[in-house]
Amino acid sequence: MLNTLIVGASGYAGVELATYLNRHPHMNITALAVSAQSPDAGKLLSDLHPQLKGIVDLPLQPLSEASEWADKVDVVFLATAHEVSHDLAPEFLKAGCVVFDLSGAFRVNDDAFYTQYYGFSHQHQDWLDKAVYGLAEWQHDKIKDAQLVAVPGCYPTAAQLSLKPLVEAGLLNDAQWPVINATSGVSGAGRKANVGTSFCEVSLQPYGLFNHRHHPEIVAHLGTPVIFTPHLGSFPRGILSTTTCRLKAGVTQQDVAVAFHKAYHDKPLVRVYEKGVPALKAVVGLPFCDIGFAMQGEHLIVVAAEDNLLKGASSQAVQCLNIRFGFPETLSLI
Ligand SMILES: NC(=O)C1=CN([C@@H]2O[C@H](COP(=O)(O)OP(=O)(O)OC[C@H]3O[C@@H](n4cnc5c(N)ncnc54)[C@H](OP(=O)(O)O)[C@@H]3O)[C@@H](O)[C@H]2O)C=CC1
Ligand SMILES: CC(=O)N[C@@H](CCC(=O)OP(=O)(O)O)C(=O)O
Repeated sequence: MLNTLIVGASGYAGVELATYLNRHPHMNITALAVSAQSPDAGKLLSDLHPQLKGIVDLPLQPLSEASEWADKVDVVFLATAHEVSHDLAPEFLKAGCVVFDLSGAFRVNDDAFYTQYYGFSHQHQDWLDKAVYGLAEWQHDKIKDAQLVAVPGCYPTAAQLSLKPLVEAGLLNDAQWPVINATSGVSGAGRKANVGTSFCEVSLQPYGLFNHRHHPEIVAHLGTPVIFTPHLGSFPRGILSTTTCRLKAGVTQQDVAVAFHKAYHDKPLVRVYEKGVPALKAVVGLPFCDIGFAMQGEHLIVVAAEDNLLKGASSQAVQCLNIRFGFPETLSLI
């Protein structure tokens, strides 16, 4: 058994981690942690998330120092904000733990990226150098040897799963940048209440036009420029990503189908539709990313649907755990 600590366990991503890890045959949840000053310290996870009553009734423990737990666990999941993960990850890594970080703190190896998009100057270049990006279907061999896995953001997961097969197959006409429009449910903003995500204020709208931090994350790992516009939708969970791109002259529907088949035929958590495109109802609450596409002449539309908290966060983290430790990739997930 691997002893594991979930930091940020009371949050939306954290509770999903606890749910999946609780039923993982090789994982023992040693503790659930929240901040030292958390108003929820001492409560049971199931007090905050009653769907877990009788399933995960562990207490939420205040975390002052990583050293409180670092020598008691083998694996740490950080379901915490970027600046928190930035500070905590190196402490657990120093103690030899394997760390899966769900924040953006170690996803892109470029200090200017953090200064510009995250508001802090990265202090751990050594770990930025060693971090492995956890896009599970595309990073399998690197994840197997990682001590620090930087789990991708929810939008970048859907965007890259949509476009990487086409980039790898050389099918895109780079005279037209792919345009990604994605809409996320409100849980993408986290459990902390704020006016912008309160019930009466939420309305379908774009945000982060030309300046969202996921844009450079997508470009850095996709290796090609894109235009990315996120949207906030009036629903709790899910991301629907619609990407429009231009194909090279002569590319056929079969070429596109072959590219997606080659990429995902042996990847059980990405489901490529032979016809039609996905809707959120097919994936919310499930660890899949569903992909469909339509073509007209040299123009292609790729639609991807995922649960932002699952394939966009916690189930992808567990997928990376399974790969890292040689377990079946879907263990505890389906
Ligand atoms: N929501 C989503 O769709 C996705 C989120 N992510 C990323 O995953 C991470 C978690 O997101 P999400 O679950 O939405 O966030 P939430 O705000 O819902 O949860 C954050 C958690 O971190 C805890 N926390 C806050 N400060 C500290 C601290 N100093 N030490 C330890 N724990 C702390 C909070 O508890 P408390 O404040 O009581 O201490 C809470 O448990 C973030 O980095 C987010 O960007 C990634 C992909 C998708
Ligand atoms: C609706 C909403 O607010 N979504 C979040 C993305 C959540 C996510 O993917 O988190 P990280 O990349 O931070 O890990 C946002 O746009 O910032």
